[in-house]
Amino acid sequence: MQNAILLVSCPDRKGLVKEISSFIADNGGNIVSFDQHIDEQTKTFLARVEWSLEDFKIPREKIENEFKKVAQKFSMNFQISFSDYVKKVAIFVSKQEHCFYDLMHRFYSGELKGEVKLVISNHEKARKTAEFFGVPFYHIPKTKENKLEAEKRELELLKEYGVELVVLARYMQILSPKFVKEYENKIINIHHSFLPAFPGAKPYERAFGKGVKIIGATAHYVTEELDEGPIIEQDVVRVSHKDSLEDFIRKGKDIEKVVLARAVKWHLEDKILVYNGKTVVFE
Ligand SMILES: Nc1nc2c(c(=O)[nH]1)N[C@@H](CN(C=O)c1ccc(C(=O)N[C@@H](CCC(=O)O)C(=O)O)cc1)CN2
Repeated sequence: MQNAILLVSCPDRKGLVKEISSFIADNGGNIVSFDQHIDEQTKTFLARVEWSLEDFKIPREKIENEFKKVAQKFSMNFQISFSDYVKKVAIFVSKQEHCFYDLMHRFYSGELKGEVKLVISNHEKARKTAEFFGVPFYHIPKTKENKLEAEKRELELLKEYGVELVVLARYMQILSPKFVKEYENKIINIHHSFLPAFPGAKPYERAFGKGVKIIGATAHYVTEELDEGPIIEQDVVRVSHKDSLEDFIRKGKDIEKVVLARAVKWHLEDKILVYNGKTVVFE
């Protein structure tokens, strides 16, 4: 299947669907899906449109420039991508391997349509798992003193491998503003709480201390502000006085894995639109 995918946001007005549909139909494309949403608060039009490239008259490499003529008329922000393109992915992990291992299996089984080009960790622990799946592993230790130097090496590797998506699978190091800027809305983190509750370190311990009745996990794009980035996916599980802290962590890990996998899948399939610090997921 060779489809083109358009993600678009702009000030809402009449006729936008017609303009987008006409651009596709007038050039011989057949629309296979057209999902839209209007944010009434900000009067923003948001859409994801997918169409078949069979019989489409405009060559792939010229579609973006051709659509610019429509976009400029309506102040559209847009992205064009292709359903048969396999994005290159890097996974960062620290000591907790459950999300990392789960993701590697989902990529290996073909459930996630991406290619894991490398694994980076500030600990050696995940090396065996990376090598089991035949993926290059780079141990880049981090301390307060060497953080910038270590990130320089990380960024070199990401460029060398042509990485387009970075997944922080319980990676416990805060990324610098420089790093985040280079991969804006292309770094997904799994935070082990139902944000905005319990941002930062040790959320399970803090939730346990508060006697909460639900715990959760949040997958979000990474921004400079810790755990404040646009939320992509969340889920929760009930807990009670009968649960120990170890039960919280055990139950939480299952939620983390599923939430992160959903977010990575939707990103790889170009189903996430970011605007005003939020997301719309055209699932
Ligand atoms: N710029 C950002 N970097 C990271 C984010 C983010 O949202 N913006 N999310 C974190 C993940 N995280 C919670 O999910 C988290 C990771 C690390 C820390 C932290 O305090 N780290 C210390 C070092 C801790 C250690 O050495 O064990 C630090 O980096 O100084 C808090 C929350 C990933 N990065």
